[in-house]
Amino acid sequence: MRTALVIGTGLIGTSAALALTQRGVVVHLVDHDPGQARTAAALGAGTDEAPDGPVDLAIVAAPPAHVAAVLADAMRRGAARGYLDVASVKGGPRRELEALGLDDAALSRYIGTHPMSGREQSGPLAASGDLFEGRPWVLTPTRDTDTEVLNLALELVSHCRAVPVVMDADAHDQAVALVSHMPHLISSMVAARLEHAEEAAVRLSGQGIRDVTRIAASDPGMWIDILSANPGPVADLLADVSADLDETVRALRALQSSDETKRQQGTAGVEKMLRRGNAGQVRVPGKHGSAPRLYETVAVLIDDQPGQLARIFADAGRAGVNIEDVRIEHATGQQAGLVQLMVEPKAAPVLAAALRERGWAIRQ
Ligand SMILES: NC(=O)c1ccc[n+]([C@@H]2O[C@H](COP(=O)([O-])OP(=O)(O)OC[C@H]3O[C@@H](n4cnc5c(N)ncnc54)[C@H](O)[C@@H]3O)[C@@H](O)[C@H]2O)c1
Ligand SMILES: O=C(O)C(=O)C[C@]1(C(=O)O)C=C[C@@H](O)C=C1
Repeated sequence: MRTALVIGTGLIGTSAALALTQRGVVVHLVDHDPGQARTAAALGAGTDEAPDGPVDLAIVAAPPAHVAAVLADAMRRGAARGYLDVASVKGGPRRELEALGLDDAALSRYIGTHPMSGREQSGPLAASGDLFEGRPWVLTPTRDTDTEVLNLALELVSHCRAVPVVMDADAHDQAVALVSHMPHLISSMVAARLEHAEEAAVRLSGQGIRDVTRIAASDPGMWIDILSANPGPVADLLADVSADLDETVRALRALQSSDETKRQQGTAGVEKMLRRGNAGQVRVPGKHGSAPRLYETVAVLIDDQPGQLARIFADAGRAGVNIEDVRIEHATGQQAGLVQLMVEPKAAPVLAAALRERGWAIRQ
């Protein structure tokens, strides 16, 4: 691929454009708000000048409700050799495109795709060229998709260092209802409990609530589009969650009882829920979409000063330990933080001992 046209230069469009530009592809940027395309160009994602002929690949990264119309317009203009979109739902855009009356030859030049990576922030300023690295990128070719178009899509995924996953569009929508759309609503519901909560309570927020509510900060307009295109599967899953909620409320009420037998039933009910949660959580893939791995955490207390993290990483490196993942927790109102280093289980005691020897305070 030598040239690309990104239509919709927000978070996802600009991130893809940055990755392509970094790999030497000439990228043209266009947005219905020209200021967004100018910003993306200023960030080094390409040029906001129009191409002087058809490009190799047009990438539509507009909100889901606009995808089909934007694609149809680009196809009718003959803007590219191949066309794809990156919307979070796949069945709807394809059906809308078909309903817009494009012929089979035009439809064979299109492939629906979805990178399984994003952020709770929108717009080009939130973009980054490595957003998709190691993440699944779903491709939904049909029997009629032109091989050249599939190859262009695979080239894009490879330039973005993502992992291609081929799926049927409707199977994709069922899957993302489970791993993205339902969790998004649950996150919003947990965060909504904080809206009118006492400030004294909210101030105590630790890492747990931050992890559970991060995505609740996302743009509601975008998510209304996404959920409107996948309401059935998401409603079915929420109904299942609602049954679990009812059961857990009953178990907790039993725990309030003065009757010992009821309390034991309550404990069993709560424990069952927590253990089911453990069993589901270990199935979440680790980084680079690999099979899930269990890491052990070594927690280190640090002063909130520049250079502390770099020192820890250097000390871990000297001890010959590879850090697989890292999380940082800052304690409210204190000049201290807790760094959680995730490592292979057998490396955890080695790392803890090496860091202790170098004067770090290790916490359990
Ligand atoms: N945000 C995520 O985490 C995420 C992840 C994967 C895929 N997606 C999908 O990527 C697409 C873009 O999402 P985003 O997060 O980058 O949103 P965004 O709000 O950051 O960017 C969308 C851009 O599209 C532009 N736009 C709107 N209508 C347009 C039109 N008719 N023509 C041209 N441009 C138009 C907007 O001005 C904006 O700049 C959506 O389809 C979304 O479902 C989002
Ligand atoms: O990590 C986030 O902030 C996201 O919202 C990313 C996320 C997801 O649910 O995983 C959200 C929607 C997209 O369609 C794909 C990715």
